[in-house]
Amino acid sequence: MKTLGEFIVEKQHDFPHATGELTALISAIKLGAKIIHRDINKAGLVDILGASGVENVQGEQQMKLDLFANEKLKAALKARGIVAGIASEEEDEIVIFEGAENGKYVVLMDPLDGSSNIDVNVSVGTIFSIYRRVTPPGTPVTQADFMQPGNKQVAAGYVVYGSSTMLVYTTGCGVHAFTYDPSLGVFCLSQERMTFPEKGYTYSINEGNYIRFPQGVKKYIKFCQEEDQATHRPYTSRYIGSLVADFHRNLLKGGIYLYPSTASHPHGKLRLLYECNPMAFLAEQAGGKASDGANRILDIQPDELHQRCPFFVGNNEMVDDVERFMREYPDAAQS
Ligand SMILES: O=P(O)(O)OC[C@H]1O[C@](O)(COP(=O)(O)O)[C@@H](O)[C@@H]1O
Ligand SMILES: [Mg+2]
Ligand SMILES: [Mg+2]
Repeated sequence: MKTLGEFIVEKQHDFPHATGELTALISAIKLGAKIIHRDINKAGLVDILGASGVENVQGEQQMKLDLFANEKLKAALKARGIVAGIASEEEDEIVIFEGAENGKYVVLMDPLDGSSNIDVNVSVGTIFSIYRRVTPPGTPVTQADFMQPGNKQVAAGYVVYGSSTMLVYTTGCGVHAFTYDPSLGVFCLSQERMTFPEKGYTYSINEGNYIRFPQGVKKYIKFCQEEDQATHRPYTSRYIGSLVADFHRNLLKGGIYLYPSTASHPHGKLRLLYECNPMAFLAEQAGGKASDGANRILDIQPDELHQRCPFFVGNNEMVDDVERFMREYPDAAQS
């Protein structure tokens, strides 16, 4: 079995920057993932379940594991000295790493994705997105280093803590998956150059929000549910409630994940910078597509650190279908 470290060195041409830097970046994520994996597997025994009693900047209840994962990943990334600062779902503002002003990279992360599943032992994840800073090394990073469009990412990936713990990443040269072997303490290559299957027949959406979906999304859901053997419809509905887990299944088996605007989230629930952009980078590298219903996610110029956007990601053809329905059935102008 080839370890993650061996793979990165072997593929050193894959990273437009120094291989040692990518190795250090991904190794920091790997270290954080190992710690989170260890404690998730003892969740019933160590005090990391339940709500922390604190809300994040978006008014969402922070789970203890959200905060635990955030601290562990922050420490791992800071220790290497090549990350000058981070942005996180669990941090109101950017975090400048004192003493790492010479770091060339910034990392944006959702330390624990799928928070509603933490206490019920269902798969959760970690999502990360890596950029080269735009301000000169030797100075503290600024907000500008983080407000880059997704098409400027140099690497992105996720860890899914499921029946096994897997790290999946891209540097723009394909999507590669590594499975954690706790007995050896290493991540070993399990799939190289992953791609979506040619066709997808699964749709992932919280249909409980149906009543307030945009008209085009309602029409697409009905399209998925129609009987048509030639196109393998009705499709299968699968929704885990963890973006990372739903995305990972769709990447392996084909499908689309949808989080449109809803009554409680008029701009969508997912955050552009540390959920949509990294997953969109992976999706495109795996031959898929990611859109806000009309625009390519990776081309959206961010204007707020925690901004949300509608998110449709998966097989090209399925995202094309949603975009077609959104064009054909535009919502009545908001009164
Ligand atoms: O419970 P809902 O509204 O369907 O939302 C589920 C979605 O929200 C998320 O949990 C948002 O991520 P966080 O858990 O990191 O806030 C996604 O992982 C998941 O797909
Ligand atoms: Mg999330
Ligand atoms: Mg989260």
